Amino acid sequence: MAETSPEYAIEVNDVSMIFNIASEQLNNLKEYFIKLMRHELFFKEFRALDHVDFKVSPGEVVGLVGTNGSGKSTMLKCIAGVLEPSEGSVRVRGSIAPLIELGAGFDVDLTALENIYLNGALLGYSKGFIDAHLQDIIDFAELQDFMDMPLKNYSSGMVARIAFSIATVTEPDVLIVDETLSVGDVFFQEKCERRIREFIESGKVTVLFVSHSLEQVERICQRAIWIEKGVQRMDGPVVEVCQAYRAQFG
Ligand SMILES: Nc1ncnc2c1ncn2[C@@H]1O[C@H](COP(=O)(O)OP(=O)(O)OP(=O)(O)O)[C@@H](O)[C@H]1O
Repeated sequence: MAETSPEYAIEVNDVSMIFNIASEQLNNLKEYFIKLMRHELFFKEFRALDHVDFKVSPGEVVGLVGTNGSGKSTMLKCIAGVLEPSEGSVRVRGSIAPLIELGAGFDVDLTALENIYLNGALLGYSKGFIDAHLQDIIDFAELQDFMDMPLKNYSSGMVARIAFSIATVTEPDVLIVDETLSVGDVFFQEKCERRIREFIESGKVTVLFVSHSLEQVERICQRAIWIEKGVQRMDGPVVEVCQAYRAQFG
């Protein structure tokens, strides 16, 4: 077991994530079961993360960069506790607002209002807390007139608005932001970025941020970690890391 230290908000200790993927393509479920019964189904191991190791201090704002399929979302999911690493360990201190897969905890048959209570409960808020902050949540999402509509009739951007609004109604200790914000329109994206900035400026919130926009990473983060094909390539000041990343792929 790796040593942990209370001075860090996030500790990623030598994390590897191994997925088992089918070694050949199967066209349907029947083919899958026949192969399974005949013991002809083989899997190969795929390392989505390979010995990734970094620590984040409280109040630090860190960007994760890397090309498609490099393991950034997998890393965030391990930190958020959605996935358990195959090897190594992750430790987060304090409350965490994971803005990943926005709306994953929603029930599309329920109304937006019901989903606010449902999702709030999943985030650990009490009913009294949600009652007290309901208007703030609705106002930030700017969806007052759509509260009684079932979520299945919402657009993906509207779902993202509600989900972001609930998750950030209170200042978390650790904020994890995936690219999911990109489904919102440009005005809402700017509004989200402003709220994230307010958290950052408070100096108390630790932020881990994934974006394909290097400009956005440079604008928001102080430090960046570059993960490429599951391997940690670089960890350092944001300008240096983005420069090296651009030099390789730009
Ligand atoms: N549940 C899973 N089972 C098998 N493979 C998976 C699973 N989840 C992710 N992967 C694989 O792990 C790799 C890393 O995926 P991940 O989504 O973390 O990349 P990413 O860096 O976030 O990519 P992008 O920039 O495209 O969002 C990919 O090759 C992906 O196919």
